[in-house]
Amino acid sequence: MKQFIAAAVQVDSGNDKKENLRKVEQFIDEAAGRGAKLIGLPELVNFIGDPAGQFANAELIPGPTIERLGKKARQHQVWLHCGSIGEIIPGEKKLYNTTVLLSPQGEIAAQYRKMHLYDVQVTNGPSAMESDTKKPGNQIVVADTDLAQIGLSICYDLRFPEIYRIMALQGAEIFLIPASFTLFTGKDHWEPLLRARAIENQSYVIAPAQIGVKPKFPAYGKSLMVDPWGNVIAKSSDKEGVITAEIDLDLLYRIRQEIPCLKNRRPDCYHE
Ligand SMILES: O=C(O)CCC(=O)C(=O)O
Repeated sequence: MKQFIAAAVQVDSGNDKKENLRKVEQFIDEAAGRGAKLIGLPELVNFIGDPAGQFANAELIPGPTIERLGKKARQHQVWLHCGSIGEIIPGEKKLYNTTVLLSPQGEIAAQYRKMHLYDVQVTNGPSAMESDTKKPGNQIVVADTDLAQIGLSICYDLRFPEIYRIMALQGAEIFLIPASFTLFTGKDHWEPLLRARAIENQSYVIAPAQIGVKPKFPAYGKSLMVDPWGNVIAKSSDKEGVITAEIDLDLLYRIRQEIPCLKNRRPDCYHE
């Protein structure tokens, strides 16, 4: 489809999984009611809490959260991108931070495990060691859907332009970037990074975000949708809710034709 409506859901997920899913389902209903054919949810959508809670609430994929969201995808006949959830693998000591794309039939169309884990120490800002509880994924994923080619990534991945360029070269037209981005870094980096990934790859960016105070840091929110020219086409307020905007693949291919930077690359000169 060349033009369609997409939506990003912004929520304040906490340590009550039932309540998190209840809210998210309500926002999926709202987004579908506004005509969205592709709906994105934020990172760690079904649970955010301490490490013991992360393990207790982690799930197999497919598992209860994905099955429940699959019913919503089917009910509304939409592509539903489930943000991310903690994925448990029997016998493994650490979890994956995994995102799942569900088809309008409610089936798993693609899944991606966060590749870059948030291990940072920022002066006067966040200190995080995601690798204490998580293992990194190692697979780049572009999902082929009847709406568009969709490249998957999660939060801190946003700082690594390499994977977005590779996804664009593999055909990605939209990047889905669910996040729980910290307020301290987000206020200066979130929007410029999202716009940069859109401009340099001439792709749409849909970035559904967590809002609210999390165990380790406040989340920045400001869920964003950016077009391939780098214009912000939808932006959340500081509250939970839904934003929508039109995705126009004709615009994308016009921009790629007029400024053919994906074709004008010089990989023969790029050596580290
Ligand atoms: O890159 C950042 O500054 C924030 C990333 C983050 O919060 C995360 O990956 O969980």
